[in-house]
Amino acid sequence: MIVVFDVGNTNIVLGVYRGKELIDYWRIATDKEKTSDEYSMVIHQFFQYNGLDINDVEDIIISSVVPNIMYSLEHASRKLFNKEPLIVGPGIKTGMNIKYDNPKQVGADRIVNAIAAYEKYGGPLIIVDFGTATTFCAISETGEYLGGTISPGIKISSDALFEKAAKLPRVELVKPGKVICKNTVNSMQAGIIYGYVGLVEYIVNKMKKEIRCSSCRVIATGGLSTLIASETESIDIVDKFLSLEGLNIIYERNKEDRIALNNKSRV
Ligand SMILES: Nc1ncnc2c1ncn2[C@@H]1O[C@H](COP(=O)(O)OP(=O)(O)O)[C@@H](O)[C@H]1O
Ligand SMILES: CC(C)(COP(=O)(O)O)[C@@H](O)C(=O)NCCC(=O)O
Ligand SMILES: [K+]
Repeated sequence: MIVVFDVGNTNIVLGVYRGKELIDYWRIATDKEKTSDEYSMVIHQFFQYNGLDINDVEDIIISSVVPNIMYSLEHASRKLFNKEPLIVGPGIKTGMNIKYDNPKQVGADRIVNAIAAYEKYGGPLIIVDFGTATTFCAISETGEYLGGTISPGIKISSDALFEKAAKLPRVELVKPGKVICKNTVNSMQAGIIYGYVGLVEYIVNKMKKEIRCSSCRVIATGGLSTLIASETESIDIVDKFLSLEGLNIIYERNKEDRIALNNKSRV
């Protein structure tokens, strides 16, 4: 069994793989205040609750865009599984050529998504991740990571309206069905959701022109992907498990090195 962790700014998604099969997954709030003991306890509970044995875990891989949570999480993982986790970052084999000015700057989550999407759907393609931020990434026909865009996420945009405008409430992210709205809540919902649909369509079209591929596939992922995908033809596929699959693929690509390293340290 392999345990994969996708650490985002809002949630940590934790998956358990046996070979290529995702056996179980859980979502925990990303909490910088949590100690390694608290993380250990939560993870241990998930295992117990689902009848999984901690001792069956062969290895752990983590991708994170939240550096200051890593101390607690790595420590938790060492204590719980008695193993040093593999961290997605410089020095590990991803098999993807990163065409960013500074490849180390790209969020690990974007690379992990790109690897899974390219493996599953082939290139060229565009990935839209509706997380805390919304990222768009373009992948070439030969599987190069070409770059993309970062926009404020849907939830944080909506929260900013509530926090910065005295008369605006916090609203639930549901579609009001029209844009000529007769009350504050619906007006905000329409502005956020339909405004966001416009953002997605514009960036997808512009990206397709830049990669000169009008028919390339657009894959959406992340917590809020279905909300937008159901409202636009710019998104072809919603794939919720892209990041977990990407982590499992990266693990496979580094497995032999890991086993060799572990054997060496045992001698
Ligand atoms: N299963 C879900 N259903 C609806 N909303 C979700 C779900 N999971 C996450 N969200 C919401 O989507 C947003 C982004 O979450 P997520 O994709 O987990 O972000 P990140 O990867 O940045 O941690 C958050 O506002 C979260 O509350
Ligand atoms: C853009 C992000 C904040 C998205 O994170 P998320 O919404 O998944 O929490 C993350 O990928 C990140 O911190 N990236 C580093 C900058 C870059 O990708 O260029
Ligand atoms: K993410």
